[in-house]
Amino acid sequence: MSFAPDIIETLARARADLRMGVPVVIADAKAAVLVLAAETMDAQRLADLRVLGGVPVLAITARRAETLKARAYDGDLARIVLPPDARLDWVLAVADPADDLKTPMKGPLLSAREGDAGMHRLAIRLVKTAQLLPSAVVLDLQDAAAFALANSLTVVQAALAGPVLEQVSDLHPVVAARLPMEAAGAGRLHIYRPEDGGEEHYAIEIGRPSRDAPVLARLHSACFTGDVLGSLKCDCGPQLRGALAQMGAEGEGVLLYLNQEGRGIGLANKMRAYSLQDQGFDTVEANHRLGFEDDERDFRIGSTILKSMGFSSVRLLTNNPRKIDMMQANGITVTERVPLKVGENVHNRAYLATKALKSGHLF
Ligand SMILES: Nc1nc2c(ncn2[C@@H]2O[C@H](COP(=O)(O)OP(=O)(O)OP(=O)(O)O)[C@@H](O)[C@H]2O)c(=O)[nH]1
Ligand SMILES: [Zn+2]
Repeated sequence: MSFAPDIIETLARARADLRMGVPVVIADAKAAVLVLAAETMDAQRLADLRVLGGVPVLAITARRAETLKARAYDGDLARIVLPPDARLDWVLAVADPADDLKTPMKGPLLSAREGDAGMHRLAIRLVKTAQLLPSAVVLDLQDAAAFALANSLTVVQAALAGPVLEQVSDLHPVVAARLPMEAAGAGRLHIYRPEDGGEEHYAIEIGRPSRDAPVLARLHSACFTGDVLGSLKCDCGPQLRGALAQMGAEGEGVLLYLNQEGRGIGLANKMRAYSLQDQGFDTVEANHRLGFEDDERDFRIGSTILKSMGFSSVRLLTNNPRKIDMMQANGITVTERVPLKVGENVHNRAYLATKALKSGHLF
């Protein structure tokens, strides 16, 4: 019997710690590192880190390194050595592209080449899943177990964490209740809760679709600005309402509302991307400058929910071929793509054109 958290629970704790600016330890049998999210680190913790000695590095993604013209010897990431006199603003300026244009020269940035970057990769993965900027300050630790105990720090075992961070979390149905909506009187809202402590996702079932025939389905990723505020910068609001209206008109369908705001980077990072778009970058370039891929969403969540509801084939309302590929690869047959072209306006025309050009959207 053990009341100790397992690896999934430990990772959830570690994410919460990093969001609060508390360091965590990543360890394996031979080595260990202390990790702080660059975004939430404060000057005191940086000063404390210096007292520990050693050479801290700032782990950034290859995407961010490319913008900064820093060498990424580790392939998908770079370990930038913190200069001895670097202050907190230096760390934030490397991590956050907000002032790249105002103060373009951060360098010269020296990238570490020796040693293994496995724990740095895990650190970036963790801060990404905590929806922070993908950048972490990492320092090699001696006597990590004693250090973690003395400072009450969460310790993540690298060998266990790696595979868990690649998987899609199990999702459990929590509750479902009747929900009449403007688009359809016969609505039902199902709540799904992931086992990894992440965001809940929702399924809106309209009518009583047969589980034996392809169901009209939409995977809708959360867009607070578009869905709730009626933002004109994207097409999400009209797509959400358009999809529900079509399901209402056909009398049945299922809309998954996946809490993957900002193509999986979170609302704060999406607003950072918007601010870069105001500096002239397009939606894809903005993600890259922040250190993210074009699209960080995991649509396996969608296929998992559909399967747990008993569906195996869909007529998918989408313009995004990646969604179709990901459904097919994860056991959901897409019998038809149903286009969903609504809501174009003068403010989102360039955004939609970029999606067609760079993300392969079919308009
Ligand atoms: N990072 C980022 N996310 C954005 C931006 N504009 C909109 N989004 C997000 O993009 C997602 C759009 O979701 P969807 O409409 O499901 O996806 P899609 O890839 O456009 O595919 P379809 O609508 O099915 O054709 C939402 O999570 C929005 O919050 C942006 O400029 N940057
Ligand atoms: Zn949107």
